[in-house]
Amino acid sequence: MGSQDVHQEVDAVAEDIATMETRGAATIARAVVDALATQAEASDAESPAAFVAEMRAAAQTLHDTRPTAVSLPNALRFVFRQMDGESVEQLRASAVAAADRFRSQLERAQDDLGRIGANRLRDGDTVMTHCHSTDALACVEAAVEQGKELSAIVKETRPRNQGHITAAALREMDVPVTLVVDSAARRYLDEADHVLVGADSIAADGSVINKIGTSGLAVLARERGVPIMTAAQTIKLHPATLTGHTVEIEMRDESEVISEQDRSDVGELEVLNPAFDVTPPRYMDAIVTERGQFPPESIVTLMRDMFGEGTDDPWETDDF
Ligand SMILES: O=P(O)(O)OC[C@H]1O[C@H](OP(=O)(O)O)[C@H](O)[C@@H]1O
Repeated sequence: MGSQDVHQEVDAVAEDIATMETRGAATIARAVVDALATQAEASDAESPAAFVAEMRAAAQTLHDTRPTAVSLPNALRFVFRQMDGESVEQLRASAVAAADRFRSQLERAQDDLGRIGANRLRDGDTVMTHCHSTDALACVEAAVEQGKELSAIVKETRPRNQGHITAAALREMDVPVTLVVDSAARRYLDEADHVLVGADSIAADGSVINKIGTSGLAVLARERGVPIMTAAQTIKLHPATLTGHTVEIEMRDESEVISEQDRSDVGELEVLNPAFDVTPPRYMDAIVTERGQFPPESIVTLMRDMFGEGTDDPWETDDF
């Protein structure tokens, strides 16, 4: 165990998330649940209180990596809400079982969401994508499995070019891909039948928080009359927005935007690198979840149903 009895695997997972070695909201959720299970299994805590303190320290370490994707705290909350017992062994077993349940629910949710999203896609359609989202790709995959022939216009998605990951995933599905730079989006929107994006968080008013550039793309899509949908499992619903909190937008290092050499050639300047932006609900046609598709403005009803009116810290439990 490392500092505060946090398992070294937890520290390693946290580091991978912070550096985006592990990325994508659903993938991050799965990684933190795996890390919590490792923490629980390896714990040599001698009392239930010590066990819970260790689990909380691990959760805090994982939580403090990236601020925007709510799937991360929602995944931690899922495990803590189901952690229960009078002894260390019972607590351990319930935490590991909760992690297992989370993993299988996550997989099922993505499959269900994919089938629902696929219903919006017709044979012969072209989709324009932004960044890399496994939820969005699940819709394409399900449509392809239904026998629909699709093609894709993939935006490269500066600064990290995550469109390349999408392009590779689509080629795996035998979907023809055209890669374009972000600023070519409007030029090629007339050739697209749908814009398909993922989400890192969805706010109670139906705003979609996703990779920087999504909001501009959504405005352009509306202007060109191309429908745009967000594919987002319900773990992307941000409970704190029910009580008026806003979603923190992660600012990343300027080295992702400009190399040190180029920067010193240019001279003094400020570089800003927000990883995400907010697309207001009026620019989004549908949010597709595993529980059906929703007009963005109605997502609040699903959120109330799932979370009630408020939530506590992810590592709060009823018993401790
Ligand atoms: O959960 P899935 O659909 O895979 O990904 C959802 C979103 O996570 C990614 O964020 P980042 O690359 O981690 O910054 C992208 O913004 C993507 O749309």
